[in-house]
Amino acid sequence: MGCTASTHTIAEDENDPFLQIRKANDAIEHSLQLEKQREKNEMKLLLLGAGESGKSTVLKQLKLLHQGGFSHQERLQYSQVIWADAIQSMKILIIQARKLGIKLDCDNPTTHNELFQAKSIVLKTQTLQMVDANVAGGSDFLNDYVLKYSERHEAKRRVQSTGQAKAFDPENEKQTLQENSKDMDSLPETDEKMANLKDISKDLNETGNDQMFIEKKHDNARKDSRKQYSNIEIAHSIKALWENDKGIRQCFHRSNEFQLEGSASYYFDNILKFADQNYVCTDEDILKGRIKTTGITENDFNIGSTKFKVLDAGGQRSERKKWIHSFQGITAVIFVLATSEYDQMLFEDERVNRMHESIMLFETLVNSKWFSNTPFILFLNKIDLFEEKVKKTPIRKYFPDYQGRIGDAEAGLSYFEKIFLSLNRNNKPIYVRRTCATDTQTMKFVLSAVTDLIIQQNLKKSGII
Ligand SMILES: Nc1nc2c(ncn2[C@@H]2O[C@H](COP(=O)(O)OP(=O)(O)OP(=O)(O)O)[C@@H](O)[C@H]2O)c(=O)[nH]1
Ligand SMILES: [Mg+2]
Repeated sequence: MGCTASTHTIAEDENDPFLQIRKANDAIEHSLQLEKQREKNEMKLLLLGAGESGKSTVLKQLKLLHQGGFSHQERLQYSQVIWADAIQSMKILIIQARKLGIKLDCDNPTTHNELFQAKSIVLKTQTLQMVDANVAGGSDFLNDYVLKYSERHEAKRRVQSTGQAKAFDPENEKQTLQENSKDMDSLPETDEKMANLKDISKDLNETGNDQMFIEKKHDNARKDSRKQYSNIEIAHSIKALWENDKGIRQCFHRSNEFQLEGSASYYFDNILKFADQNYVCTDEDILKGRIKTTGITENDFNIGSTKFKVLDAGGQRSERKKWIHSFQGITAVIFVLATSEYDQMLFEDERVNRMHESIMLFETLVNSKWFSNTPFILFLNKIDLFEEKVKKTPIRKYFPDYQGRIGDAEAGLSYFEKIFLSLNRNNKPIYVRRTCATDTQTMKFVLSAVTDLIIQQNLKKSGII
């Protein structure tokens, strides 16, 4: 007697608990299948590179092109962040001029009384009281602010990034702090705020309550009896120093010797609009503004009929520990290199050249087993700044084997491109594009070519074409 399939069907009892379980299982199985199918059709793009190379700016361009742009909230957030960065950047120029021995017109009240007053206003401004930290990003903004602008944190950043405490010379730092506080309130302001923030941070850790952080900050602001200047007074002071103080300009041209926001000149050029408390940032402002990425953000786009998931990773050393979590199932890696930073040092460790760091990073990634079958796209970014810089700063000073002419941007870019391509030990395909990530017009073409390329590559890989 053989087994034959019965054609007899039993009427399903809706109240049968086994039937309910089976239905639930089927539904789960079905949605898993759909998810798998969706993932198979989805392109996963990973943006990697050192800090400040321009990864998030590339992502912003994708948002402009394929997601209808920025929200009102983002525009308000950048207004606050840029206003704070603009004030701090001018303070940095004044302080660094002193460290570099550059004579400032604003130091001489007899010959330049107006600039002297302007300097005093900028240095006395308590930046955190001029912004709404809540709108600027809450505790993330405050933590980043402290990390960026406190000199004490310069040493901490290095220790965090290298694990080496020794290289930091506290005597040296003490001397620097003393010099800087000679005629200004600015550094004590930052340090005082840092102490405040530390206290507040403690509260925050205990309660995990952001609102309390901000409320306490406002409390402290009320207790502070020092004169606060209006936004317009501060903006006019920054404008005067930027436009009329020869020493400030000279110091700005040496900003590769210290840490200054890459878009500082844009902030100063437009300072009057950023001073308006109700100012809502334009697309261009947001592209020029900087908010450091912490962790990895995931962003979904529909490009034509293809779904893209773009992962934007924070590039500073402390952020890179998190990268490995996103290495699986990547369709293509876009490595962003800031070409203009061949004469600058890392924010995390001011003994390390930024280009050297990127070379080391690229070599590790391009030869990593995680990406043995993953195409790489190399963005030689910040070419606008590079073209300007090569005219004044010889590449050979930082890369002695460079043979090209001084001021020859094409030769310079080819030189760096060759170095990067030579690191590819597995002969995997690497596509190179020269980019200015802040320029929407050119990025439109670059990104469209890149997404097409990724789709084609993926089709080839899956044997469809
Ligand atoms: N002039 C110019 N500025 C650029 C370009 N690309 C990026 N920037 C600026 O460089 C700064 C840093 O850019 P981000 O996109 O935040 O850098 P990132 O790689 O995301 O940095 P992390 O999040 O720290 O890893 C911003 O102020 C940008 O406006 C460029 O091609 N030209
Ligand atoms: Mg970023």
